[in-house]
Amino acid sequence: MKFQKNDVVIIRIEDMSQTGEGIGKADGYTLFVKDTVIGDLAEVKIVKAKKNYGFGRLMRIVEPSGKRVVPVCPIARQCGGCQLQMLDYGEQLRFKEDKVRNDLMRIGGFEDVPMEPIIGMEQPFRYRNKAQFPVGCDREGKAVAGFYAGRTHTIIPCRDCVLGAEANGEILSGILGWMEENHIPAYDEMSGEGLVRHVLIRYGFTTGEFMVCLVINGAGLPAKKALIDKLCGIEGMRGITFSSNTRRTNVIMGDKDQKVWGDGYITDHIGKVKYQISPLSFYQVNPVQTKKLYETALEYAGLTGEETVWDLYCGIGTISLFLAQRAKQVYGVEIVPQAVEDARRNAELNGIENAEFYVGKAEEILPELYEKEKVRADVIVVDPPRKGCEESLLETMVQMKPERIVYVSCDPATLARDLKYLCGEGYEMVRVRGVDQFPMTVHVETVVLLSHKKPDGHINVKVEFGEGEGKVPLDNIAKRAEEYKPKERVTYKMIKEYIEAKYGFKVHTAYIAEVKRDLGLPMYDAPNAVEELKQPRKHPTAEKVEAIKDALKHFEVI
Ligand SMILES: C[S@@+](CC[C@H](N)C(=O)[O-])C[C@H]1O[C@@H](n2cnc3c(N)ncnc32)[C@H](O)[C@@H]1O
Repeated sequence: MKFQKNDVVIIRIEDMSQTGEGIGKADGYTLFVKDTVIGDLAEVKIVKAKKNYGFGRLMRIVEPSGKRVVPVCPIARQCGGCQLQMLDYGEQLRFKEDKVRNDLMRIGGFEDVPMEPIIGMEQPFRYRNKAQFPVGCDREGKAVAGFYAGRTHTIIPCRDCVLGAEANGEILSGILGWMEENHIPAYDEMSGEGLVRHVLIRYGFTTGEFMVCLVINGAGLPAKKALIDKLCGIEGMRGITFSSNTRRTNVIMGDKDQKVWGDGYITDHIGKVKYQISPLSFYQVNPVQTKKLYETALEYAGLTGEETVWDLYCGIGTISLFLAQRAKQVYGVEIVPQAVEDARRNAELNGIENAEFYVGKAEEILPELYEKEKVRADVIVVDPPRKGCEESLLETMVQMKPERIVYVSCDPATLARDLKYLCGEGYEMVRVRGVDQFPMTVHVETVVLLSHKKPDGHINVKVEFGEGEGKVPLDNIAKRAEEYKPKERVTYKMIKEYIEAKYGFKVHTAYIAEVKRDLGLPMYDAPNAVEELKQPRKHPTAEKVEAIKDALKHFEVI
């Protein structure tokens, strides 16, 4: 190894990693350096030296890149939230477009990516309608709220993030004042003691409404009246709730929220549609860009008013209701019951009668409905969380053969993985467009249109069957047909049915996936890598493992 920890080198940054670190070389040795951008000449101290590459800390910019700008936020470097604030916004958009294209080529195996220009923002600050501030204590024991320093749980006090609403500062000051005056302790992650863990603020851009939810390490909230007095006078304040979370975990919110004052929701509009949003429901964080994202999805869906559309992972029904304006019937599926309640209420609020919602896992609901009721779709829209779609869901989507699939994704890597599967099963990638939902960060939203492949055309061939010259013998045809018969695709459903019939018990999809992975079989997803798992997933018993292996042998997978 040429370099060691604490060595100081001067390097030119030549590239950027997907997570936003600058990449440069010192005498052929690759270094990743946070807070640098392509073109910088930087003095760097090596903080971690591996055999073939290392990580450096930026000590000084020797010569700034033409792509570098001065960050608007004074704590941009310490805070882990904005990885790209020192990169010119036009360059940020180029970085994101490249990220999508690279993942589709590298992970998805696509040679040509039909990319359309990314949709950026005119004003890329103050765009967030949701803020989550961790609460803790400073060295003097005083309660502070702010952001975690990059990759740590150390709170950097900050009441005004330049990505969020300006009034967030006033709300936080009110809450910290209420804590001090009423001797309410902040939560301490190390000891697991103290009460206030997080403050969640939601803002409706089109209505000016605010809602606050305190996440607490306890069952009840003390000094409620004093809290209401502090906050209810703030312009636009519509409601205060609290959510109890006594688990020692990184999951922020508890399972439900309880009303302290006002409404349990705020209202916002996207285009012509009005939405009521409660604290625990998913709602896109950038409403200006969300409108553009949904318009792109709507355009890609190519609706004429005659289509049956499924919107999987529908949240509070935002995309569903947008699509319902141009479809015959829309069905939404969402795992969070409260979000589905919001979706149903939102449909009613807008007088939309052609949208219906199901609560549950998309990968369970759709296969079940397809199997039992033979539900159909002209268009399927999916907008999954970062981990993408489960294989069992993609399988059902392929079986349903919709004309078009619109895939909305917040993670280009899992998007590429899922598209690889769908395009291997009769779909073709027709349009791809990035939408910058998260300026100043490395994240990007992507919309993709897949179309069901049709034969390019047909030719007429005259054939005479039978014996004799120029005729095709019939038994030859049967033989050839047998040879060319495509091998049946072995689905999770087939494996489950085989096991239930032979062994009399059911096996979970995740168990089959686990056994497949253990056997080194090709896996394009990891059903047990669920980000939001509240409890560790159990493993299959030895008996179930054997049954799954038996089924895989039966279907000649192994
Ligand atoms: C990226 S959000 C999209 C929400 C909505 N389409 C929107 O634009 O607001 C993903 C949603 O999927 C839900 N979800 C997560 N896992 C799910 C699953 N297995 N089945 C159904 N919904 C799920 C989450 O609760 C969340 O509402």
